[in-house]
Amino acid sequence: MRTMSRQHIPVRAKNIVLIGFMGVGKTTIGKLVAEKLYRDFIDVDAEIEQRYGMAIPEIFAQHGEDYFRKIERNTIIDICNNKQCNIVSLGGGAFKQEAIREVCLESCLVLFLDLSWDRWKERMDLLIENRPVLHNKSVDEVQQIFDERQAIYAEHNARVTTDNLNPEEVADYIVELLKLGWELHQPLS
Ligand SMILES: Nc1ncnc2c1ncn2[C@@H]1O[C@H](COP(=O)(O)OP(=O)(O)O)[C@@H](O)[C@H]1O
Ligand SMILES: O=C(O)C1=C[C@@H](OP(=O)(O)O)[C@@H](O)[C@H](O)C1
Ligand SMILES: [Mg+2]
Repeated sequence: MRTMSRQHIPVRAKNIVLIGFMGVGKTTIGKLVAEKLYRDFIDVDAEIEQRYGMAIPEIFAQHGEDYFRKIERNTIIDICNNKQCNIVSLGGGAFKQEAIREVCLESCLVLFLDLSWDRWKERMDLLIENRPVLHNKSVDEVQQIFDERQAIYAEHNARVTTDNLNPEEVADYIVELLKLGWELHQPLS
């Protein structure tokens, strides 16, 4: 497939990329935003599972985290180079990689879904089974990862606070934010 130029993508045609810590709601909210805007939705983890025929925990268990990060990087670069107008939810660790931050910030509109540690903690039990990064970690160790990850999420175009909002409310807020940006013909930051 021919690689699209990353320059000069009109604001309205840019992919909308959702970043943030695991469990903040990127997959749930991304799907809702896509429905509300009649756009295609790509969940990068689901895309990897489909492309490689394995569930994410299985990839970690059989091939290790480094391999997962490599295919995560290749998948995201491929999406950024070959898709437009999509809503794209990344995995929470994707922005650890500079190459991913670069390609997303250069070609997409990056929205950071923010959730406080206190609200996130209440959700932890729901998340553990399918998130290998959380396995065999104490709450203090997870909080350390949560705190360390905030620096990588600091690179974004707009931040959306999700505390005390349900997924539908967050999605509605994002849709309004995007429409405002499109009216102004520029990404909101
Ligand atoms: N705003 C929200 N309020 C309450 N629960 C939420 C919210 N967003 C997501 N969830 C729940 O949190 C869990 C993780 O959501 P998910 O979309 O998979 O997060 P992520 O893709 O960021 O890891 C799911 O059980 C989902 O229903
Ligand atoms: O934060 C991480 O390192 C990860 C987050 C997960 O995605 P979600 O953020 O959608 O849970 C998934 O990509 C993988 O388990 C690693
Ligand atoms: Mg997800």
